[in-house]
Amino acid sequence: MSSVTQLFKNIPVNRDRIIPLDFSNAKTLPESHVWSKPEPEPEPMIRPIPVISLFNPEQAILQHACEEWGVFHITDHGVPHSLLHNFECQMKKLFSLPMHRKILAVRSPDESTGYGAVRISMFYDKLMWSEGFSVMGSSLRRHATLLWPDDHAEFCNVMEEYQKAMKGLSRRLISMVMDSLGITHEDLGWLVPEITGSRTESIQSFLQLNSYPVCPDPHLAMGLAPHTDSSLLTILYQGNVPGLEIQVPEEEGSRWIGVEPIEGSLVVIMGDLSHIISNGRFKSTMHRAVVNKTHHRVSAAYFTGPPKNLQVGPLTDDKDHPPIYRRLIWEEYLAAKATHFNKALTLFRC
Ligand SMILES: C=C1C[C@]23C[C@H]1CC[C@H]2[C@@]12CCC[C@@](C)(C(=O)O1)[C@H]2[C@@H]3C(=O)O
Ligand SMILES: O=C(O)CCC(=O)C(=O)O
Ligand SMILES: [Fe+2]
Repeated sequence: MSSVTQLFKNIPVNRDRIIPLDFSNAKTLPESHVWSKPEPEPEPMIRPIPVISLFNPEQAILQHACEEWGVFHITDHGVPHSLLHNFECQMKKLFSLPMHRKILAVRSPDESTGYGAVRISMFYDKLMWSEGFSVMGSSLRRHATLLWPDDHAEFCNVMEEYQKAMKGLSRRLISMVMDSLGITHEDLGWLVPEITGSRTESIQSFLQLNSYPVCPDPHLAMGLAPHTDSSLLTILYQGNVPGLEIQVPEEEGSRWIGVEPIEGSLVVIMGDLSHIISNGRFKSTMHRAVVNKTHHRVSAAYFTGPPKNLQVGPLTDDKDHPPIYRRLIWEEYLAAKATHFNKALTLFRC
């Protein structure tokens, strides 16, 4: 069992917060799902969210994207279009199942794999207009068998193929963004264990499938509440239905802007661990997902973190900028997040 799986055994979620509403029957928004949330504003043309081609990425542009935005699109990422298409079809196939079937694969309170509402639900009074399917470690086949006793092979194969593609891509991205900071591969030997031979453990990852059913009153509902990701970085597939929004600081307060889908691209979200490793230079941007009245939206977040039990911390030898965070292992950070949620980062400040 992975140490992250073990960790969630110790921090269970309340059972009544796991099973989502049966959205297929919801003709009106129940009081339990009514939020008051600041509305997004149109994105100004002068500051568009960066789009980075992985064909020939420029370090300075990448560094700017990580420092000023913490979120960017990637194109020419090498993940075949057909894989993304099949992956989206399998997600839709799963979430279109009737509730009584999805419930068969529900996540138990102390588990990290299976169907249910996202973990952060326990930090908010109101319920979100979404459902999820979490994939961690090897119990995918067991859960898929519960959903489709006779024909789960295709679902499992596509999920495995997608995760394999994401693993390669996230290594490449972590290495690129760290390069742009001037952090050398010697500091990051764990990223490429095959090459350095230094470690047998590899980066850890977690796949979260999200579904946002059509909503009778989208302005009053919340798809996924505001949060930062606890990862090093997250690769988000969001198909072509808009919904992702990021919070950008303004002179007075802040505002929400939409991350409009770009055909065939993926979105990279820098996580709290990159913020820590870069000693505060990279942003881990607050984001959320909103819902709409006409289109069922699916998205998938692939979170990556350092290998099991590996301590990481600010990589800085600059005397003018001493470390502002203490060293930690990913499991420790996830435990803090699962308990203190959006206050977790401040708990690790020196
Ligand atoms: C590897 C991860 C990343 C986790 C924790 C753990 C498993 C579940 C992930 C999410 C998925 C949904 C948003 C989030 C905020 C949540 O509640 O659960 C994520 C969280 C985090 O980034 O902290
Ligand atoms: O659905 C989205 O666009 C956002 C998903 C997300 O932020 C997450 O799963 O952590
Ligand atoms: Fe997220």
